[in-house]
Amino acid sequence: MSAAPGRSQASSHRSPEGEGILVSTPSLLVQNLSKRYGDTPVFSHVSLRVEPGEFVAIVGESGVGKSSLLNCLAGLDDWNEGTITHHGVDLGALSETQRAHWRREQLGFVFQAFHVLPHLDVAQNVGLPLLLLKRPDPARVGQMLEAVGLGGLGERLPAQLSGGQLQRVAIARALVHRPGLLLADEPTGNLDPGTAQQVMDVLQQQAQESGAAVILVTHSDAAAARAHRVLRLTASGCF
Ligand SMILES: Nc1ncnc2c1ncn2[C@@H]1O[C@H](COP(=O)(O)OP(=O)(O)OP(=O)(O)O)[C@@H](O)[C@H]1O
Repeated sequence: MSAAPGRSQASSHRSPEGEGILVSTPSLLVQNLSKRYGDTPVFSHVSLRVEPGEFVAIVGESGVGKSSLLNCLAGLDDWNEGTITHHGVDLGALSETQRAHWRREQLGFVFQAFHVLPHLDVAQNVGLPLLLLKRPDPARVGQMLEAVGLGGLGERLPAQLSGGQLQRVAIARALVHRPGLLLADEPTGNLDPGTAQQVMDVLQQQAQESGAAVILVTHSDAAAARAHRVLRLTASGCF
């Protein structure tokens, strides 16, 4: 069992071999990852290195396993072979409790279907990750609401918001605790093209400001075009 996951580590460190040489620590390192559902292979031999602050888009045909891969990267689902390392923490070596702790500290996740809690108001939704970490911070929540263009709407219930506004709530919630890694699964899939563009502007800008590495799964060429790199997932890997 590896050490319990901690707070975000520095993105680079001194090489033990060569004084003065800076060696980058990837935000995420995926090596030779394979997943099956029962006997049915989903993806095989996926390797991927994402640097801190990097924005990577993953595209691929429907059913090729993009959401399954993202769920593995989040430690929400198990894989059959290979390793996933986040800032040196081997996700496969963590217990369920340790993974849950790692997710709370280090991960933001934005889903296509928003997944905001209907009975909590907007500010409570955004503040939830901080509450779960026992670090409530109304000022930070207010700052995130302003940053995503929802200043003044903190007391509204989700039912009183548009789809684009709901996704901005989800983005604020995903980044409020300054995670090292933001995973986004088709975040604009339910939005019209204009709203999708605004939501991607907010996602990209806020992730950049917080220094989070972003992995975006999308069918949208416009969304993928914003990424530093676009990787295509196929049954035999990520290219
Ligand atoms: N829990 C599960 N049990 C069994 N098979 C599953 C499960 N979840 C997904 N699958 C199957 O695994 C394959 C990959 O699904 P996944 O949702 O990861 O693909 P995707 O590339 O994200 O698809 P899309 O682009 O349509 O969202 C599909 O054939 C799907 O039916």
